[in-house]
Amino acid sequence: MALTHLSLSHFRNIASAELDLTTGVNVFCGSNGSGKTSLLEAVHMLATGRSFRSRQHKSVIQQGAGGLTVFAQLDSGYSLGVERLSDGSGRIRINRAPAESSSQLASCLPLQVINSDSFSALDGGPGVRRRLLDWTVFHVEHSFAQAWKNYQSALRQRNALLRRGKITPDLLSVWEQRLAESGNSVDRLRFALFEQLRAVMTLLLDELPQALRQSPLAGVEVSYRRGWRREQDLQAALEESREGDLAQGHTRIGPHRADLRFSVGGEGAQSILSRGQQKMLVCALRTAMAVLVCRHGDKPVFLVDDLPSELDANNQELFAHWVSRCASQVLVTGIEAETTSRPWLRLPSPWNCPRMFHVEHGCISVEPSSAAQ
Ligand SMILES: Nc1ncnc2c1ncn2[C@@H]1O[C@H](COP(=O)(O)OP(=O)(O)OP(=O)(O)O)[C@@H](O)[C@H]1O
Repeated sequence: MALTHLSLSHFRNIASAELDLTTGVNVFCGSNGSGKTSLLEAVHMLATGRSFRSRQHKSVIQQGAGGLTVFAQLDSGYSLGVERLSDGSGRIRINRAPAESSSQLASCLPLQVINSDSFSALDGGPGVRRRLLDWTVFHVEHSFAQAWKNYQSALRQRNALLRRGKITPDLLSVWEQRLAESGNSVDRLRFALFEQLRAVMTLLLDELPQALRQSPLAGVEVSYRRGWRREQDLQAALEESREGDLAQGHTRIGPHRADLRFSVGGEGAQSILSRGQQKMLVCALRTAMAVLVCRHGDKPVFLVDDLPSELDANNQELFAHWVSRCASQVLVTGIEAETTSRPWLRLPSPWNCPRMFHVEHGCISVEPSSAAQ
């Protein structure tokens, strides 16, 4: 799926923009503070209903404006629209009809983001990595969304009982049975996907340039922790943890505590790898996620904020090569047009003819030389 047309209004410093995008690479260049990241943030809002920089919609609305809108036409025939008003209200529309939830947006527009926050996949909490794994399972296994919903509902019920205190074991065990049933489904789907993810990451890391193949990056191990002891049945584990859960007032084990771990020789990868090596690991993870989604038919769109930062020319080219195999479209930002477009130029068509946009004080214009492509 690719965006063919994008309209923004009152999105941070972008008062208004109407952009025709190309399948393949769209490069947005401009000086610091010109509005490049804001443009990617707007596309992210279109795919998720929220910003990747702020939980507060208000801070994203242009100062002095009453609300923002983002609208896109996709090559799949879908149109998506998000409106956020400064009073906190908002609307999401798919094909101009109101959407029930933001997860409907995600189904229409699978999106991968690589930006400075992406490092949190290595140094952030388990929730960050869990969400990455779940994004992939959600797009690949359509039964996952319901299994996860059932699990969360049973979890809420058990937690409410735990907080109430005086409850009979019989009552708890009813919810534990439901929790275990849905939790086992969530875990099964996640684990099957994880195994595929690890296999694709291994293939990608085998393509690293010689210098990196001799680095700790080549020895990264990825493991999955399901959220309770491996050899134990989930229902038995819940029963066993009852006493402590009652004391704490919440369920301390289960798939809501799952994690992915990236390690080198038993140490966390973030404490061994250089910053550039970490970025390549994150790029391999994001690419592997996209490859799995792509195998099921939907090629994701990649948003890449400042690709050249932290990566040398070889690694930028390798990443561009990875992306060209699993993405429908890339929106990439950088300060300089030449360095930002260079990694794509040796790829086959359409990747080798990026559409170039110039961003200045919130105004986005297509460079005359690429307008006709
Ligand atoms: N709500 C808002 N209303 C108006 N302007 C805003 C708002 N929020 C942020 N800005 C401004 O919008 C500008 C665009 O920021 P953005 O992060 O998109 O720039 P950028 O081109 O990605 O810069 P850099 O190269 O430094 O990362 C900044 O000058 C910022 O101060």
